[in-house]
Amino acid sequence: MKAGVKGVQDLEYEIGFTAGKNSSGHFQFVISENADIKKWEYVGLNINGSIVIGRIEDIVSKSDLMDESIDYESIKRYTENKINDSTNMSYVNVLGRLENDNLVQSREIITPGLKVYKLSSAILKKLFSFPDEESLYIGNLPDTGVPVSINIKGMRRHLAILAQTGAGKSHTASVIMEELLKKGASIIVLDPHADYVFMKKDRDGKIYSDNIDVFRTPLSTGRYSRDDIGIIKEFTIRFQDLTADDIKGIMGIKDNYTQMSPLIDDILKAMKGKKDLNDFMNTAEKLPQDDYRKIKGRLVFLEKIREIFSDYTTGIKDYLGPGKMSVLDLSGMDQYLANYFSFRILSEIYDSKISSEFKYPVFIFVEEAHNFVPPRVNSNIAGMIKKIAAEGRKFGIFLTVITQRPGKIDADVLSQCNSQIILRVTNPIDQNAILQSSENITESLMEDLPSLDTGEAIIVGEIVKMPVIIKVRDRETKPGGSDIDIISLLKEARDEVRKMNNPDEIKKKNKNLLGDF
Ligand SMILES: Nc1ncnc2c1ncn2[C@@H]1O[C@H](COP(=O)(O)OP(=O)(O)OP(=O)(O)O)[C@@H](O)[C@H]1O
Repeated sequence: MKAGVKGVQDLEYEIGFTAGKNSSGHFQFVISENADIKKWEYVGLNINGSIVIGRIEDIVSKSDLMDESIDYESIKRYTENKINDSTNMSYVNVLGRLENDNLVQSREIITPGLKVYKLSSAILKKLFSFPDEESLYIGNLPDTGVPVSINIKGMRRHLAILAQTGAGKSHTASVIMEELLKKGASIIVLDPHADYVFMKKDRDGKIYSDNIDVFRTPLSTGRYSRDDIGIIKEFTIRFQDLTADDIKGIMGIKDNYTQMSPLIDDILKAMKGKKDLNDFMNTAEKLPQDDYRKIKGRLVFLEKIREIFSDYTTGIKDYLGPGKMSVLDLSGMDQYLANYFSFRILSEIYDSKISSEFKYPVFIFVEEAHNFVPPRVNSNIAGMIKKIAAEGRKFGIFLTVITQRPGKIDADVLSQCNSQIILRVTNPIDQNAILQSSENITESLMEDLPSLDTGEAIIVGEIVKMPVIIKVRDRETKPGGSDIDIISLLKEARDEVRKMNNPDEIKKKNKNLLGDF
């Protein structure tokens, strides 16, 4: 059944009539009996030729005959005699008025008795797509399957991917990385849990892209072995290339450590010519006893991490290039060493962008961002992330922060992210932090957060024309970082115990121990 009204190509068929008290921002309508419509779907009104679009926030079914006060016998009788006076009311949030396939603010008066239409897939497709060059296809509307893209231009003002653990953050980030790669983006990923180390391969284990490199420092214990991941590049540093600040950063000596900091300067001053780690250690030993004692613990630490020093410093030319994605696998590293390496990379990138040495846009993904930039912490890496959040877009550095603890990340960084992709969140403290972080997020959107399935996401902000709930598409690349398969590992453990207790096995073991004695 077609609408038979102006804009017929946009409005599919009638599903009810507006009723009661409505404003230009919200309306309610009585759903017709046969309408096939669900929460989160999109509806339209034709008001004097203007198409006003809204999203169903809630559907309530009510009955006067069978209200809360009814007794069991009565409801049984009504039901058996098929007496049913129930009405389904739908509550809609107005998203805007349609103008040239875009939404503009709607100020139309919504009177009772207006016909409400289901929006056609054709108009939904237009509303959730962008010109090809700007468009990153990341998922589909859950019920209609209409493809949904985000706009790469919206990423200029940074993006936050927020959700509780296991809701699909890394999956979503990987999908965005895949799409960005197709567009020739330069991508850097700080990856503390090795969630992205398999992206070089596709889901069948074949090479997905030659433009993805995984870097690991000799100190990363790594969540996966080198054999699992394939080619890994070493991220190393030549001691001679380090500045005094670098050395202090690696040793965890902050500017305000006034006892220790000048001692490093003294050692470097006393070192003549040669500047390798051995030379540094030997010179340190020649400090007056009292001074030496002050930094001894840090020197022991430096000795322990000796492996990161080699005769080559991994630099920006190794990890930054047009259309290239570099994943820094930080798994198994101390947080402050992870901070140091991350800071090194981000500051090199920042410098090369402000000097216009590297002209292409750089997209930086920070996983577990709450560990790098917690509130009220002034570490080098926190400072650098804040700087990129505040000024990066002017120089073409675009940030995506990913966290399961939105309440534990610097609020300024979060509020600089003008777009959010939010997956399931049930913790009220985190929900509240999300609500505070952006004006794009309304209380009614927040209500949906706990009920989202894995991989379902709310997208708001500059990357979309209007807020949308999607099912994130399948990945093209091989996933990493999925949960341990507890059931099959327990089965394996039981098999092992059974084998150990098997009399034949015990006999065999004893025979091996005792020989033919
Ligand atoms: N859109 C999706 N479609 C299919 N599977 C998905 C989707 N999103 C997530 N998953 C699956 O759900 C599981 C958890 O996803 P993911 O690792 O991305 O969650 P996470 O929020 O990053 O978790 P963590 O905080 O533990 O890293 C994975 O097995 C992943 O493959």
